[in-house]
Amino acid sequence: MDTMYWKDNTLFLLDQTKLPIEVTYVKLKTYEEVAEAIVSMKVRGAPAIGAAAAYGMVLGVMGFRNDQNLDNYLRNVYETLKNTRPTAVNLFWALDRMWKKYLEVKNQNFEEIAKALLNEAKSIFYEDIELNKKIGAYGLEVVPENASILTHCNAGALATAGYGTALGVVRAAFAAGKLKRVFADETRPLLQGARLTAFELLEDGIDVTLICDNMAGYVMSLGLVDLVVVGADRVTANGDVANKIGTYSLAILAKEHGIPFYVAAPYSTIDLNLNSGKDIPIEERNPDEVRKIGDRLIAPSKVKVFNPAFDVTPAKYITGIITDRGIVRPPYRENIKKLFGGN
Ligand SMILES: CSC[C@H]1O[C@H](OP(=O)(O)O)[C@H](O)[C@@H]1O
Repeated sequence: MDTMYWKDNTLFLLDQTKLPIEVTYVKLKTYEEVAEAIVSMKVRGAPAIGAAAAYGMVLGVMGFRNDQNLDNYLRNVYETLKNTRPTAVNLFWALDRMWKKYLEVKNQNFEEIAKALLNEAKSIFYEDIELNKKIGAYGLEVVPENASILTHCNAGALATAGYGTALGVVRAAFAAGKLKRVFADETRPLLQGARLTAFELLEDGIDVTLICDNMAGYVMSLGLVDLVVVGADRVTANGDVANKIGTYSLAILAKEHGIPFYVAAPYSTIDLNLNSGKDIPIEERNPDEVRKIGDRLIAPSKVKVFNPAFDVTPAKYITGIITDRGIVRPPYRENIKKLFGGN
């Protein structure tokens, strides 16, 4: 199923907060609705929120009224979408690409501007699928025969325009007959692993075993994991990686057990403007996401909560970064610059 699709000047978005119980699409016709969908995580995953925001810019243009200044109006649309979530750089990469396209065509007539932005949003969406397939192909190199792969959160088709990054490597390994099984961390508090990764892999007929996050170390100690592959929300110039909360702990555990730890990410997740992981803004979300599961309270309603949605894994714990341009290995600063310096 598609994470999203465009039809009749409407963005149809798979509502991921309803998965795996319900497969339903919401119809979005305004940029404000797209912004709300990103904040509430109806759509989530770095490349997916970038693509959704790109379509949000198109809906913004389509909502323009002649009594306004288009530049100012569209800048407000851009800022509204930009301010939805702070960590995944793909959001800003996609919005900047849409703004650049707007500057290129702004002197054309309104219909041509809208058409050019729609084409750019579609390019961002469909390019991401191709990037993920390249990631999968490169990732095959690090997957041993009969591999058991552990992953965290959801870096699959549901986090992207399709195919997935970490799950792109899983899909490529499955297609090549190299995959034995996947262990999927449930990924508290919003359970992207339990709700989304388990769902996605079962849909594809891939052997997936769900574990609680706190079981990963024990599973590794039993010798059941050959490698760990996770996604990313931002990779900085020195190879530090922001990803779903719990990734850092997983990287430490993998190091302790001598298990290769790979990050899978497209070029649109590489942020050369940030020197290291210390510079990455970490989103803190609603405390009730921790106090509750769904609508059910599982802690005292007045208990204090700290709810960072991401953490940063230092480059020294990362065996390699699997990208659409190849596998980046240490020394990261030098090798990331070599592959991505020209963007
Ligand atoms: C392919 S990037 C997926 C990335 O995004 C997830 O975060 P969220 O579900 O909060 O958007 C998680 O960090 C995944 O690894």
